[in-house]
Amino acid sequence: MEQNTLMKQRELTDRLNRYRDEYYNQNNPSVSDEVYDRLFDELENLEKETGVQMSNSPTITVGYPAVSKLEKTRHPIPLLSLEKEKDIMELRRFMGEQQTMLMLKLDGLTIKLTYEDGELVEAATRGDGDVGEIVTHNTRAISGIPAYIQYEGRLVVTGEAFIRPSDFERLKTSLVDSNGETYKNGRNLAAGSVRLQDAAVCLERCVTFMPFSVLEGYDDLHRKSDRLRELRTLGFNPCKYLVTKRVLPPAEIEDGIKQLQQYARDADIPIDGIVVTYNDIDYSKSCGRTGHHYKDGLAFKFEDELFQTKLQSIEWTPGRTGEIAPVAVFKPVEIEGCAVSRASLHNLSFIEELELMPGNRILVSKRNMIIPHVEENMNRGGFRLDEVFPHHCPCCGEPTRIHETRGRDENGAERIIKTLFCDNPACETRKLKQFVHFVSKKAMNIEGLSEATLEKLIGRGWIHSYLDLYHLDQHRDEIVCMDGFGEKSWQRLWSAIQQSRNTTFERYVIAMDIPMIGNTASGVLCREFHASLDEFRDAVYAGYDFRQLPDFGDTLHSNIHDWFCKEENFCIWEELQMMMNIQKPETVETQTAGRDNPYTGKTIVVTGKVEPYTRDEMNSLIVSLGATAGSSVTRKTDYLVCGEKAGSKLSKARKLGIPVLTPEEFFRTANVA
Ligand SMILES: NC(=O)c1ccc[n+]([C@@H]2O[C@H](COP(=O)([O-])OP(=O)(O)OC[C@H]3O[C@@H](n4cnc5c(N)ncnc54)[C@H](O)[C@@H]3O)[C@@H](O)[C@H]2O)c1
Ligand SMILES: [Zn+2]
Repeated sequence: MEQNTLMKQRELTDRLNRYRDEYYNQNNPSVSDEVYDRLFDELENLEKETGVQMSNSPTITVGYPAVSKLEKTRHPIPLLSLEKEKDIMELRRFMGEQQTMLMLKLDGLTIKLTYEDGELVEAATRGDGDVGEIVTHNTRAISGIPAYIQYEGRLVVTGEAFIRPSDFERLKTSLVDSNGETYKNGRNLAAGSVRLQDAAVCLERCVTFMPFSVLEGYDDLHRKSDRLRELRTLGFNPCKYLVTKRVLPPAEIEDGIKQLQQYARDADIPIDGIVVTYNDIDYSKSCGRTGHHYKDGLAFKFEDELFQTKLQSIEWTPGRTGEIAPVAVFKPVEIEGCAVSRASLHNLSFIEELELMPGNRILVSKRNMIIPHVEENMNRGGFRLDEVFPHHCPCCGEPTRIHETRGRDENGAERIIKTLFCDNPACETRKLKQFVHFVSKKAMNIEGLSEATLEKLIGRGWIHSYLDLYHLDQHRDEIVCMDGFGEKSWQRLWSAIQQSRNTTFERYVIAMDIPMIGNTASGVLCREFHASLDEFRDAVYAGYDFRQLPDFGDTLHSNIHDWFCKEENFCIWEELQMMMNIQKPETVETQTAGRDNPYTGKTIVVTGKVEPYTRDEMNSLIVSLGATAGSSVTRKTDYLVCGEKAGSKLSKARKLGIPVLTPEEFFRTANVA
């Protein structure tokens, strides 16, 4: 047990050190600060438990040794970090009877400026607290650093170099780091900018310096706030602070913190907390230090957005492509007033990277305040991917398969992504999801046909293929008697199904679910093949090279050909079309819509040849008049337009007494030249 804990502790130390290197040297962290801080706390607890501390532990060292080409300098007085606190009562306890300063905790890179007899002789970063990098060459590119001051002798000032939030918003879209990646936050950009070799480039980054402490100088002043105030007379713009005049109750401390937060927002200053520090310098010195921080101050970090909970299980559900999506099911946590208990785990690679197994303690966040996201696993170790995913489809029981594709992670780096698949085309859940897609808004748009209803209809054995949807009236009587259904619901459903028959090239192609063909691709195909499904199909069989179309690559090209190669796909493509009126794109509509015509709201059926129009074109013309294009003559038909070689539709219309128009009559009365 002890051995295990020690091993975990060593692993955690190494991991945190890797994160520190990414953060301090590469300015490109792979985890959020909240995750880092949680792991840091975890390590601190382990160290307490085992009584062991590694010499490179982040709990007893500061920053990280710098590996840049910049020249190094030693700090005679070490520049340390701050202890973190989130509990206001602890803050109250820390402040005690002492006079304290509440200051903005500026979120940037710490810089130390050394002046000798009024001249700036060195600017250095904090580095690992003992050795920093010399960045004097960049000081003229940073606003707020005087080169000459009215001060005799030695003055050493520490402060933060940062980028204002409004500047970061502007810069973040146009700038990339040395790996070609965009900056995640202003702190990383500020740190990257201050440590640049070239001051001209640094200048474009709008970095600002604000002092927060006088390290050497003003020996006659015994309060930190007095020394800081004096810096104003030298040309500095010191960090904003409040000084406590008496012992404050927690509520008033909170007020002070809120006031400072508001100030930072108004003044466009990036902060990641509030610093609380004793104002009396002698008392501060008497507090001592650890390897990590001085004990005269605390960093009050704002409530973080991570929630710790326990992963109970991973749910696996096949989607319509056969990909089986993993979902984390965890003990509910309350995030912004909602109980959250599920989060997508995306794919096998995501699970593998977090080494996730049921029973692990995990950290969950809500990214962009909406989507729950598993950020970290606090119980790594002993992970075996093989033991985590189902080897048989949880729905149909067929063997699953791991599929590997090249993709990009959230940092834009290329890597292999593993996903789990069920290849059984008859897999029930998969089939259900295909129907859900088919009836969805961007496909056939059958309003009100929910997943739950589809599930019932499939379960009763009434729909096997898309075509069956259009013959659902065969089961009308049974459907009306179904739980939660009735005559009205049936009427609504059936009319939505009928409505969906007036559709477009794009919708039809999307409904067919050719992998990766969505709105954009189907739009391109529509233009290329003049909104004609037949022209598109003929092109496929003539071996058309889809790679010549904008944004169509090898994958899309072969997806289309592979899809049409399958007999069952081709059958549905042809058969379903007979049920549809494919409307022409908007252009026809805008030409004719709005003109006076007697056909608005009527149902018109066309039969026979109407030169020079195809049936599709006639139907879209009818739709553009505000009428419905019917496919067969019924009592509801208002007009039959009868071209050459008319067949049974004409005789049926005569029998029902429906007005029959010649194409010429129709065009004239519809005001179409
Ligand atoms: N995401 C990651 O991978 C990763 C890795 C390492 C560190 N970090 C982040 O960095 C933090 C550790 O960095 P740190 O050691 O610089 O600590 P810190 O940034 O949390 O706080 C200490 C520093 O704050 C600065 N500071 C700003 N305003 C100040 C003020 N008014 N008075 C005094 N000091 C002020 C000082 O430079 C001080 O050294 C972690 O808590 C974590 O949030 C993140
Ligand atoms: Zn299956």
